[in-house]
Amino acid sequence: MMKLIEVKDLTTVFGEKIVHYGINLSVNEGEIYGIVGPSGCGKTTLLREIVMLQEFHNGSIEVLGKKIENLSSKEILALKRQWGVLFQFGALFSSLTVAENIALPLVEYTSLSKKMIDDIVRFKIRLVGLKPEDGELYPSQISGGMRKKAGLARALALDPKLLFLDEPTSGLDPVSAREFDNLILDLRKMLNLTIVMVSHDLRSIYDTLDKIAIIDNKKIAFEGSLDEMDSVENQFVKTFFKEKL
Ligand SMILES: Nc1ncnc2c1ncn2[C@@H]1O[C@H](COP(=O)(O)OP(=O)(O)OP(=O)(O)O)[C@@H](O)[C@H]1O
Repeated sequence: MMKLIEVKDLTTVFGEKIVHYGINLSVNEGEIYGIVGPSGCGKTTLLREIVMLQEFHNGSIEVLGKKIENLSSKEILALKRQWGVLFQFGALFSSLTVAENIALPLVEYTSLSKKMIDDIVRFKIRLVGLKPEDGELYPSQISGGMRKKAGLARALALDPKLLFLDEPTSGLDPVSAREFDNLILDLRKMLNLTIVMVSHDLRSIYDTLDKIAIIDNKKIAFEGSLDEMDSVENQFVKTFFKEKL
């Protein structure tokens, strides 16, 4: 199995506070890989470090065969084109329509013609289950579930190999949340994606993840399949997964 992400001995410090101390994990091609743990354990920070939005203090992170610590700006750009990110708060630009938001990475990272970009945007809108006319609406005019789909369409704009999702179902009603889970599963199959997701949505964790990493007390308390987790002696795991769904 090919490793697409490998984090080794990662340490993260903010001022006096040590957030991660010797984190190791690896994500294989085709997996939906979840990062789970108590509030404040550093899940979002880890995701931000992997996508080069946050510096770390020690250790190394390899993504798609490249060590991200020592890349030229040209290599950074080439690497960033190969992943898409959906942040927790959607992060759509409110002054742009849904279609314009989805077009942004294409405008920024490619020299495709406007006609070509419009075609790709239309395709991505359909891919995530939005209607063609939704593209004309502004983020304030659509529901939370639609905003997540629009954010997802933007993350998929450049046909990434890797998709990063930060709590994709948070803030969604249960029906929209399950719809989003199914969308993720369908897209993984259709597009051969590898997906890394931060989540604390138990249903979503059970329904979508192949592998899970639990961060607790600055370290990886567990990495493996959900079945293997049953034998783990960890207080967070015991309380969080108390409800077997
Ligand atoms: N830029 C920063 N400067 C200082 N401290 C930070 C910064 N970013 C994160 N932290 C701290 O690092 C810790 C981990 O934060 P992070 O948001 O990664 O946690 P999390 O596991 O994603 O939490 P939650 O589940 O509540 O979203 C927190 O204590 C947070 O206050």
